Amino acid sequence: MSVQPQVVSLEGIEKSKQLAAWSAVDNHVLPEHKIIGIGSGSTVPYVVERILTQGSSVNKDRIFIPTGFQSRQLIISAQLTLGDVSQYPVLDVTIDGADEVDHDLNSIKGGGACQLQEKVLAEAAKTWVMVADYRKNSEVLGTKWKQGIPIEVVPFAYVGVLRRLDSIGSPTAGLRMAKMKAGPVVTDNGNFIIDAPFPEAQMKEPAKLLTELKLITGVVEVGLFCNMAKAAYFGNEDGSVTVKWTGGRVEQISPTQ
Ligand SMILES: O=C(CO)[C@H](O)[C@H](O)COP(=O)(O)O
Repeated sequence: MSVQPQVVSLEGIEKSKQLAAWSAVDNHVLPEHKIIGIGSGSTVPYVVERILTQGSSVNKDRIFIPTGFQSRQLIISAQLTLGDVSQYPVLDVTIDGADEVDHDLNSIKGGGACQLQEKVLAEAAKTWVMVADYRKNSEVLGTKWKQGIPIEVVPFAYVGVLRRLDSIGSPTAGLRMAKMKAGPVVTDNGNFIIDAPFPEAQMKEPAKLLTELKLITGVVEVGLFCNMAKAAYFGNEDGSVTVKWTGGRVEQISPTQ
């Protein structure tokens, strides 16, 4: 049995997320694509929604790889075929959300604490595309997403990592605490998350900062994604979509297109 897409009329931010997701699917998830990565967050359900409209005849031959528990559930509830990246290490395309994207398509990710599996699927994909609403479209990382770079750390090492972060420019870095549970957020991989804000000067060179952070013992993965994306799609309030392409080209897709 196939799941029929339930397309409802949306407004505001949700509409912007849907516009971005639908445009990205229309441009990058082609009938010949068989192994597809599905990212995490609140924008990604619209990616699956649009993929379902491509029909069961094309989707029945596809394998969908999740970036964590949430997207795994999304794939299962859409009755699409679930796969594993260790079984399918090369993906045709992965579409994922983002917390902020700069002018060079570098991004902050990990607002949902999924950045480790997200980065594995981004690297594994021949094409990696981000989808977001207009609030995530930025010039310099950290301008709009102010809570810091999400850093996944081994629990045993978190105090040492915080001390090191302090010494390299992030004295206010802190352990992310759970909302409905006493204690820290625990990732899908059993680790903790530290959110580490850095001054603008360091955020202007995200690849350099990423290298520095990855060298800290106890860090598993850093929510800075540099030089990975082919494009980023942003849904706008007026119904248009802004597409930033690798290399600097910016395209506007008008509401009527
Ligand atoms: O990186 C992520 C999770 O770790 C998400 O992709 C990111 O937080 C964007 O989420 P949303 O689409 O809800 O704004």
